[in-house]
Amino acid sequence: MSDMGLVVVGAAGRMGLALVRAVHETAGARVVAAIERPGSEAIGKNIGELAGLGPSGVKVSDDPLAAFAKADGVLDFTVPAASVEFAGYAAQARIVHVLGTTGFSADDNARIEAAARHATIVKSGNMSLGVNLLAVLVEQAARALAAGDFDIEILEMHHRHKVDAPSGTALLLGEAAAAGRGIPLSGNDVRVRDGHTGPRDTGSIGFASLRGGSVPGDHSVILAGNGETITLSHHAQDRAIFARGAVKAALWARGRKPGLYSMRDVLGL
Ligand SMILES: NC(=O)C1=CN([C@@H]2O[C@H](COP(=O)(O)OP(=O)(O)OC[C@H]3O[C@@H](n4cnc5c(N)ncnc54)[C@H](OP(=O)(O)O)[C@@H]3O)[C@@H](O)[C@H]2O)C=CC1
Ligand SMILES: O=C(O)C1=N[C@H](C(=O)O)C[C@H](O)C1
Repeated sequence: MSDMGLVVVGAAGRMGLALVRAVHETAGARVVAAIERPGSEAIGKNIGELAGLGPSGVKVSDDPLAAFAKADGVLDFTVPAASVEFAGYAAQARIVHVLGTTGFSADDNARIEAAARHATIVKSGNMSLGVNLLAVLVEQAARALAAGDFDIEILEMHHRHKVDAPSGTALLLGEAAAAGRGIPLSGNDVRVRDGHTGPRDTGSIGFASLRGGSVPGDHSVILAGNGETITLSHHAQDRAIFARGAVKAALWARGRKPGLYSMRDVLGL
């Protein structure tokens, strides 16, 4: 089979450049286009040089439709509005869309689900092996420890540039905890505490978000009981872990029927 031709959208961003480097180190995949938004100062620049790999044959463009028409898949870590649009383009082109962007609204998610009728979409708030394994462990722990005995709190810290909270990963871990408890996360989540909050609601799942410095992503799920606390944690040291996961997802999705898949599907967890 020929190499999988991938478009990197948001190519000059923090994850975009990590994705270009991850594709470069992966056999069976190559970057065929690099897209940034119209007006970006990256337009026209060589993506290999921007990524520190030396000159490649691909210059950054602002024309996603032309790029998708010649590609087998898209790697997308951008912003919600752009990702929803890209999901529609991927559906038109009937290609793979690996979607790592976070911070979607319910309406955005409905539009992505609609696009997945024609595109093969792998969507996850975290593409690393470690976090997806952590989610399995969190689900098991939440199932084993009764809501009346152990309270679940999720703490995340990210770099100062991050714009959404709680992080996509924190929400993914919250969904895993809720699944373990056999409840929906929606309606049982507590995202903010301020002032006279009253005592904690039994069975609720709390979130706390910290922002600062250059932290690529730290997550802890704390199960707090009477007299003992269990903490399950993941610390990302390098964005390369997310980028490698995304490229793995693209190769896994190639040739699969359209639908909305998760990293747990990709990793067989
Ligand atoms: N699922 C996962 O494993 C991970 C997910 N993420 C998520 O990925 C997203 C991006 O993170 P990060 O790389 O740090 O952010 P950056 O801001 O560094 O990168 C986003 C890039 O997308 C570009 N962009 C915005 N709109 C468009 C558009 N319409 N067309 C093309 N490009 C566009 C931005 O350009 P400009 O700056 O000019 O607006 C920027 O270059 C976030 O939602 C983050 O939470 C991050 C890491 C891992
Ligand atoms: O914005 C980031 O940087 C990250 N975003 C994802 C999230 O929202 O969980 C994944 C990772 O933690 C880095």
